[in-house]
Amino acid sequence: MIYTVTFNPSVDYVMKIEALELGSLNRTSDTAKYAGGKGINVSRILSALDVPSTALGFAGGFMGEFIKDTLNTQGIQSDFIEVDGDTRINVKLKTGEETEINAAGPAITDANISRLEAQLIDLSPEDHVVFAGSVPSGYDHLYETLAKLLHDRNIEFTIDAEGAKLTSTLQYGPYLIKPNQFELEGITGRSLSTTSEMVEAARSLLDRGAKNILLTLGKDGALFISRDYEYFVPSPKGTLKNSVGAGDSTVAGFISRKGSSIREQLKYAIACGSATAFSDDLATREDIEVLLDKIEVQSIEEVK
Ligand SMILES: Nc1ncnc2c1ncn2[C@@H]1O[C@H](COP(=O)(O)OP(=O)(O)OP(=O)(O)O)[C@@H](O)[C@H]1O
Ligand SMILES: O=P(O)(O)OC[C@@]1(O)O[C@H](CO)[C@@H](O)[C@@H]1O
Repeated sequence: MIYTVTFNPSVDYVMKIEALELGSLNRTSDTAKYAGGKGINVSRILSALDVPSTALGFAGGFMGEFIKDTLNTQGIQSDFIEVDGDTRINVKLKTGEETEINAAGPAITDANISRLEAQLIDLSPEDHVVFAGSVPSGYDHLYETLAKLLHDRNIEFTIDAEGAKLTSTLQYGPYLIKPNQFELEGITGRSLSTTSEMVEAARSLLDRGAKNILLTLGKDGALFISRDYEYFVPSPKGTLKNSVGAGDSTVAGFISRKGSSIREQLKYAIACGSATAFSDDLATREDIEVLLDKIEVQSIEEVK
């Protein structure tokens, strides 16, 4: 079973406004609300691909209930730990360009964390855990602690997080990490403009312990780096409607075909990411299937 862990879920409130004027009263032309947060998005795309998963994490208040109910309605299993505060609302403004306002989210406690640890301790080496997104204030070390817990039990995990939250887990050999270019620049402290600079920077994370690196490059596609393979996958062309969750969809696509060839995993990764980019919400199975045949995995250098 795949488990996704969203430490800080959100209700994503999408507001379309034709011409936003700061300092004035603005009225929306359309609104929508979604159960959000990076791990939850991964679970939603896995579900679209008929791959079961269980969404874990912390949820509280009426927003937490909304998330649990929505996932339940969509047939996605969840087992969230109840926290005292209200799960956050993240505002996604669509005004021609996209502006995101992400709230801090409710506090969590040591007791909440012990309950999550107890859930993870029960997993077995056949399971896979995806940790994704921000962590409530004061608990940045959670990524490292939980990565060690899984590593000690031979359970593979994927990390989609920024900065030290990501780098602190490298020593425990994450199966997959998915930085974007900006995040990789932050981690390596280098500005990366050419493919070879990006490949070299990604390889330095292999040396630190990551097993597979998917460096996503938005409309330009993604680079994949492992000990055995290096690939470039261009994104298919289409009209960008929504970049929220595109990265999460890429992670879901890759994990959904774990056990197949890397080329197959990459086709699904990019098809899912781009299908979400071309949709108002996360992609549906049909959106993804339309793109699958259009994805061409190109070798940078095939080591084996
Ligand atoms: N404009 C676009 N056209 C086609 N595909 C896109 C576009 N933007 C994103 N994608 C797809 O989504 C994938 C992930 O995008 P990106 O690199 O922006 O991830 P990210 O920075 O993690 O995104 P986010 O945080 O917004 O979810 C890309 O590899 C690509 O497949
Ligand atoms: O604040 P975080 O945890 O970094 O990101 C949260 C978030 O922006 O990520 C998802 C898209 O990737 C959204 O569903 C959600 O609102």
